Amino acid sequence: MEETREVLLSTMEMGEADRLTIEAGLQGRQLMEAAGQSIARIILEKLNPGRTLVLCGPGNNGGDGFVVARALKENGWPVTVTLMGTKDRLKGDARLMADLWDGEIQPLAEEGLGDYDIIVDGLFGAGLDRPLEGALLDIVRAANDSNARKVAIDVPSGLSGDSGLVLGGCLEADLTVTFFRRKPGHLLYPGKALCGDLYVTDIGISGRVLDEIGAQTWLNSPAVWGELFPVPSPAGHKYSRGHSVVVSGDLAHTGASRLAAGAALRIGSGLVSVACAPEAVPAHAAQLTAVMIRSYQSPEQFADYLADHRLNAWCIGPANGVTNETRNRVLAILAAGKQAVLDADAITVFRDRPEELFAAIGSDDRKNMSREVVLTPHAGEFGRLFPDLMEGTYGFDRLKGARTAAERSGAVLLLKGPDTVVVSPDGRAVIMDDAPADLATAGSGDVLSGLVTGLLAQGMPAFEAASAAVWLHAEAARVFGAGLTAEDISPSLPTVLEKLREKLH
Ligand SMILES: NC(=O)C1=CN([C@@H]2O[C@H](COP(=O)(O)OP(=O)(O)OC[C@H]3O[C@@H](n4cnc5c(N)ncnc54)[C@H](OP(=O)(O)O)[C@@H]3O)[C@@H](O)[C@H]2O)[C@@H](O)CC1
Ligand SMILES: [K+]
Repeated sequence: MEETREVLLSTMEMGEADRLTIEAGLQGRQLMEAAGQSIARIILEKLNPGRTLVLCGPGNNGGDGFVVARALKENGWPVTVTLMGTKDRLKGDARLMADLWDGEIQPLAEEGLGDYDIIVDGLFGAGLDRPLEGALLDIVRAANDSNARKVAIDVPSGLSGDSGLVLGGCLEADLTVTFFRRKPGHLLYPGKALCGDLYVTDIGISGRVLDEIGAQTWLNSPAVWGELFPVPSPAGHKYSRGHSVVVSGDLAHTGASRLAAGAALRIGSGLVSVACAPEAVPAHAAQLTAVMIRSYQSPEQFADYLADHRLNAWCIGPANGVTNETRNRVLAILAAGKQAVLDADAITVFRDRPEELFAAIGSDDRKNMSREVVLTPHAGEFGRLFPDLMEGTYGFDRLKGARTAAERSGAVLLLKGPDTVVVSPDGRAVIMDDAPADLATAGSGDVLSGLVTGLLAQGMPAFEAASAAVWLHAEAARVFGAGLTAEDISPSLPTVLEKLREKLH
């Protein structure tokens, strides 16, 4: 596949890219000049000329601001520069760029912020290390209240490029220009919404530095998992494409398992069964055709199913009930060494004893684990297993939280949301960008669990299976468009799969 994975760089990794580039011979000021010029180019291209205010902070983000100011002025724009602190306190390249600015430098102030058509935010970028407070916060709020078009350098000031969280307050940009590669905070909410339109520019850092940096976070796309995506082989048969089992809820709660089972079948699992109590059989029988029904009365009968090695991927949780029975079934599935997707009630049922679940997954003995487990919580369910990971100073850091949770539990963590994150216990992570908001609908999560299960059944490794499922789920919703219900997702998949196959070959 010619498409390469899009790496997302943490603030530290970006600093490393900067350092390696300078080590290789480019000067820091050349990088800063390129950064500032690239922003000015985008402003000239996207915005109408107008009265422009550049807010410069005390670090290199401010240095970029001075370059933007100079470049716009050279293009005949009326530019005012304000600086936090005094010029003599600026250091290194930022000082150099401030010296190259031949106009007046005014002190940073709230007054007059409403008088401009464009505000360029060069207050803080990667160096933000504490919340915006006091007069600074007032200035950012006044900028937000103004009618000016706001352009953020690297990240809107107040936003963490690592987490997408706001530290105290944040500029609400119409347009953000970042350098070399996107950062997780550009994709994670609320960061994504605060960036406005995002542009990534080339400032002379070579892609080769990425090998050395060894970043572990990518945009979720087929470039990450396409090579492992199962494509039916002409010599194959349904038995070689795995057998998924979805555990059903009781008679009044059977729909979720059918949604999951239908998705597992659609994504290519050779066989799919719904496992249910005898009372639920008629409800399923009335609606299922290609999906089989397996009824069980007792834990022993359930254990008999688990003993069948052909039933290789299990999904449990959707509408299963927060009961001891659910808990025991989860433990039985894990003890049987099955590939497993644990969703909804299968997660909640361990809220008072998460350690029991992690031990059953095999968190202590990962090297000897012959199978993989995927947990698919939304934020609320995540908080039931990992309450401590939700309590960051600035809110729930989804990427960091999911990384720690995957490491702690030994499972692949698929943390659902508008910016769904998938993390492997070994630290690899993908972030989904631009999933249609229509997916926030009843049953949509059940379909997602079914997709992961169907891919596991076909032998796809869990991190890649979960990532692929999230991507396909979003693309199917995009294909269907407005008015989406969970029932529409699987029927929309063939178009997406067809395009994916063309791409993969
Ligand atoms: N990496 C690259 O390849 C390239 C990077 N480039 C650019 O450099 C930027 C990073 O620059 P940077 O490291 O100098 O940090 P930056 O964001 O300017 O802020 C640091 C200053 O802010 C201060 N400060 C922090 N938080 C604060 C708060 N809440 N309230 C008040 N003050 C606060 C902090 O103060 P201190 O902690 O020292 O008291 C320090 O003085 C990056 O975003 C990009 O634009 C490009 O030029 C080219 C290539
Ligand atoms: K900024």
